[in-house]
Amino acid sequence: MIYTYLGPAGTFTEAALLQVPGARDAQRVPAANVNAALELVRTGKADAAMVPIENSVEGGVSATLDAIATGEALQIRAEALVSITFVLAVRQEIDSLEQIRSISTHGHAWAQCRGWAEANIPDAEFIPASSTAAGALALLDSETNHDAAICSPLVAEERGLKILREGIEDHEGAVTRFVLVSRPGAIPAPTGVDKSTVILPLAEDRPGALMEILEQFAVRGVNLSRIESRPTGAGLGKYFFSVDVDGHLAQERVADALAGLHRVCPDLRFLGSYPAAEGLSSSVDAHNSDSAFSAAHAWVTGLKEHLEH
Ligand SMILES: O=C(O)C(=O)Cc1ccccc1
Repeated sequence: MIYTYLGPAGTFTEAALLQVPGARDAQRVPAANVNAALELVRTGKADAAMVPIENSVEGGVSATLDAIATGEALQIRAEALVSITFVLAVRQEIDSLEQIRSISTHGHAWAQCRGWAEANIPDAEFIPASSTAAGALALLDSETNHDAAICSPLVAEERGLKILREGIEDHEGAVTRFVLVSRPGAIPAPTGVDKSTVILPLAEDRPGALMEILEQFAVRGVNLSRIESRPTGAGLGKYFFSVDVDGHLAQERVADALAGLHRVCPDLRFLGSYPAAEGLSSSVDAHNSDSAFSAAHAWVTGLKEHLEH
């Protein structure tokens, strides 16, 4: 198995990948960005890619949401959660916040530390990096001219970087969610605590179109844990929805909701069912249980036996 991930080594994405059983001893290929990682999978150079998809402070990771919603089909096989805390790493010669003129990190890390930066280094210029680890490792390079980087405590420690401040995130307890993506293949069997992801392009721009989608879930008691609208790129007002539902394709209420969605949104894309990283509320009303769906289907089939031919 060859894994790829948003690199270089030391990113939060690598920490997520290391949670996958067997990944620690497998070949791990760092990619420069999310698209590059997914391209390695699409072209068969890697079997699976770990990429960030959502965080509890900033919301969806647009680059990932868009890249898996379009182009050659991909499948989500697993998810992983990583608790995020940030440190401020600096060049050796920097001893105080006042000396920092420029600071580099990944856009999502910057968004999660913006309040701290505005209060403590208001005049420092932000230089976007392809990942937190890339911004941090550049501090070791004499050609680089930023003074500081925001990164994980782990990469700073492992690479012997000078740490000026710890815990500089604006929201304590932030969590980022990552997904492991492969080429389409077998769908992991249900574990009892699963999620499914589906991409829903709105077929037409008309009143009630979103309601029609949502009611497919609501009437079958299927809970949504994330819903995001993203522009298709085809013009203002053209959107698709990226949705995570609690449940697995193998559950009747989820399969039935997907069938309903296919009628109102024929171009939908099913991105997979996979084990949830942490427990979901599993209470399901009796009328939405698998047995209620089976009994209902059996009843209609029985009625149809009396149809005149
Ligand atoms: O840059 C990284 O280390 C990443 O893995 C992306 C990221 C950045 C900020 C918060 C969570 C994930």
